[in-house]
Amino acid sequence: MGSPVHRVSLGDTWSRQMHPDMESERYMQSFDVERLTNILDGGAQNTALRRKVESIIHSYPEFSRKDNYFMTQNERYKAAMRRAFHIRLIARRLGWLEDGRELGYAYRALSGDVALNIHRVFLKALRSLGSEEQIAKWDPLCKNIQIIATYAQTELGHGTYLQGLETEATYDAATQEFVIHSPTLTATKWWPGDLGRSATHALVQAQLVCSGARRGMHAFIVPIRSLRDHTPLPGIVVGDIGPKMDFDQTDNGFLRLDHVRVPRENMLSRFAQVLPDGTYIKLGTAQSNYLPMVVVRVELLLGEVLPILQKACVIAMRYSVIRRQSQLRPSDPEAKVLDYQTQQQKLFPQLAISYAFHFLAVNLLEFFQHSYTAILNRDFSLLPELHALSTGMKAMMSEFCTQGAEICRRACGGHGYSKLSGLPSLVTKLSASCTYEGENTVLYLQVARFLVKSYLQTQMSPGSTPQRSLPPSVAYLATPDLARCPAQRAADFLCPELYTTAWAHVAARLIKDSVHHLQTLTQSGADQHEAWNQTTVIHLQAAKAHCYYVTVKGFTEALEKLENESAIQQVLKRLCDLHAIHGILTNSGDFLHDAFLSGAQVDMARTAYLDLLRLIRKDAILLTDAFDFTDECLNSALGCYDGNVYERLFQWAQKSPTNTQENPAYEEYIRPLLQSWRSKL
Ligand SMILES: CCCCCCC/C=C/C(=O)SCCNC(=O)CCNC(=O)[C@H](O)C(C)(C)COP(=O)(O)OP(=O)(O)OC[C@H]1O[C@@H](n2cnc3c(N)ncnc32)[C@H](O)[C@@H]1OP(=O)(O)O
Ligand SMILES: Cc1cc2nc3c(=O)[nH]c(=O)nc-3n(C[C@H](O)[C@H](O)[C@H](O)COP(=O)(O)OP(=O)(O)OC[C@H]3O[C@@H](n4cnc5c(N)ncnc54)[C@H](O)[C@@H]3O)c2cc1C
Repeated sequence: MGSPVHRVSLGDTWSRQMHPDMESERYMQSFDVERLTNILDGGAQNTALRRKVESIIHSYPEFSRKDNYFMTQNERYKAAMRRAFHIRLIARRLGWLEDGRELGYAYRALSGDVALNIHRVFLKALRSLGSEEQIAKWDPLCKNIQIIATYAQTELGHGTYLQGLETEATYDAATQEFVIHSPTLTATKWWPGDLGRSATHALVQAQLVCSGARRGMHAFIVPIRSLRDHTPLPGIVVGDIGPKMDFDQTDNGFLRLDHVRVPRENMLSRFAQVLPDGTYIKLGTAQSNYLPMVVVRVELLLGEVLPILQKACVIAMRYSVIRRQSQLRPSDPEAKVLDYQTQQQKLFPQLAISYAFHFLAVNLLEFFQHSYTAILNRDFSLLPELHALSTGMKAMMSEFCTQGAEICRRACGGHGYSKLSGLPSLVTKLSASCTYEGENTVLYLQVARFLVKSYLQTQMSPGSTPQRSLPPSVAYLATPDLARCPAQRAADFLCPELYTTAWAHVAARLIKDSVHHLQTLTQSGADQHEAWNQTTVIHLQAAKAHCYYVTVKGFTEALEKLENESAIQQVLKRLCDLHAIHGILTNSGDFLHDAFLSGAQVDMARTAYLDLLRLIRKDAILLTDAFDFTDECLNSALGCYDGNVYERLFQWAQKSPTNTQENPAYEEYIRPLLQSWRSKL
């Protein structure tokens, strides 16, 4: 079988030869891999366009990431800026639009290793919070990189609690300006990307003070560095926050503002305005200025978070069919480690999640696109559900992807600990996503708040208040529930309706339980806030179960739409089954708690699960191939398409500066140490 040329890359001579252990994995194909790639891409045309963009990107040495693992923070920043610079040159030359597919594919190919990512967040914030005139003014400046902008919200003292932000923007009617000021050390903006060394402008989220009243968080565009020589402007203290766990390519920064004046027009005014005389006009809700976070949370799932887990799966799966260790039977040759059931148990749930989350994120994006225009036009009716879904999915996906990538890393044994495997940096990047754009516990609690309200709505007696129908994602709270799971044998657990109902049951029970705990505490005299805090662990559990239910449901619905693709439908259904059952087994206590499942039924579920591992095994490599990451994009010595793991690992290690530079410790330490013993030898 010929190997698709676009996948064999990196220009190594031995890369033209497929490792036989890899070749055998692709020999028998139970489904059309190319077709599955097309489905993931949203059509064959998109696949073709993506590959064209990738081949352009990979043809320029400026975009190469092959030395990344040997670079210092400074070098990574510079290399990321070089990529950001060249990507814009190419986009201009080839007519790629800022919001077009081509640029999206180019960023995918570069795996986020590019500067000015927060400049793009700024653009999204501008489009969400700016008036049409403000967008018309700042959008082109941004798109043409006449300015470099950042999104400066988080402070040294506050990130989560936005009402607690201390930066002030006080309106001065005499000059029609806002005075932007950091009154305390803890008001210093801290973390914004592209701020430390690059940005010329910042979207500063600050407490608006006008006509003597505090009006909550509003967004202001503040020039911070000279457009002439890039020096900080008067009243600005700005710099880099120092070494981090990863993200060396990004200059996360700090910013202090000392009574910096900006014109009245620099307050983004889609949802609130300050008139020249200082009159405040509210056009939205108290949370309207939080909209950029909703936008970014939704968009980063498909763009940043999920591809990282998918890459980790590709790398670990490919390595696991090359790595041979021990024998399954004494007379056998050494076995591929992927043939061990325990290895499958590590990797296949991560593969299943990679697909489950793909369909979930696509659904969420569609819902977002459907609601966003209405929200911009100040129709907020869909916002509560969108907020709950986007916070829930962001928290769940970043959490599971981080855990999953770490499992993939460890599944590669010692070589998974080498940066050259690509896995450590995938893990550390994902780890950041559990914190940025909202810390995950805090986001789950936002979901819980929505669930409590939705549950209470189902409890209203008919006629007491006009009954509103529940938003679709929580409609299950109002549907009749089975008290017992009807499964009688293992195969029954392969029925999407059975496991979706099981997840709905558990989520609904936990939500009901969390509300009852809350009510019990308030009825026994605790005030509402105390009662909330004393039940948040229970709410968190309920929110997580709800999110799991949403994934399972989304995956089963995606499968239904594949009725004309029977082979693909069959192979994906196994992953869907595995995802649902894996969740049941790892949370079996929740299913056993009210005897919805019996112990015997959990055993049946486990039998079905173990059977699925065996069935998925033969398609495992093909299912990871379908993600269609190029070798350049994976940047992994373990995960290349050809399977030549050992040659590549050996060759890459030779490039380490530690092997090419003089030993810096020899003269000063090693030689004296050795020589001090010489007389005694
Ligand atoms: C290549 C790699 C790229 C990497 C890019 C990384 C870029 C990173 C950028 C950043 O990190 S920017 C900073 C992001 N910061 C955050 O996400 C902060 C998180 N905090 C919040 O979102 C909020 O403060 C909070 C946690 C939601 C709490 O806010 P608040 O205390 O004001 O609200 P509550 O009292 O909890 O809720 C009141 C009410 O408002 C509703 N609500 C809250 N947020 C929103 C929202 N965004 N949209 C709509 N509605 C919202 C909430 O549900 C409550 O509703 P009710 O229950 O009262 O109906
Ligand atoms: C890589 C990276 C990039 C970033 N980029 C940007 C950027 O470009 N712009 C920007 O403005 N910010 C940025 N941030 C900041 C980021 O958005 C915040 O760090 C994040 O929102 C979390 O806020 P925090 O740091 O205040 O955490 P905290 O809220 O202090 O969290 C600490 C702990 O307290 C808990 N906690 C907090 N509040 C509650 C509560 N109400 N109930 C229960 N538990 C609670 C949390 O669960 C957590 O365990 C970035 C951060 C990182 C790591």
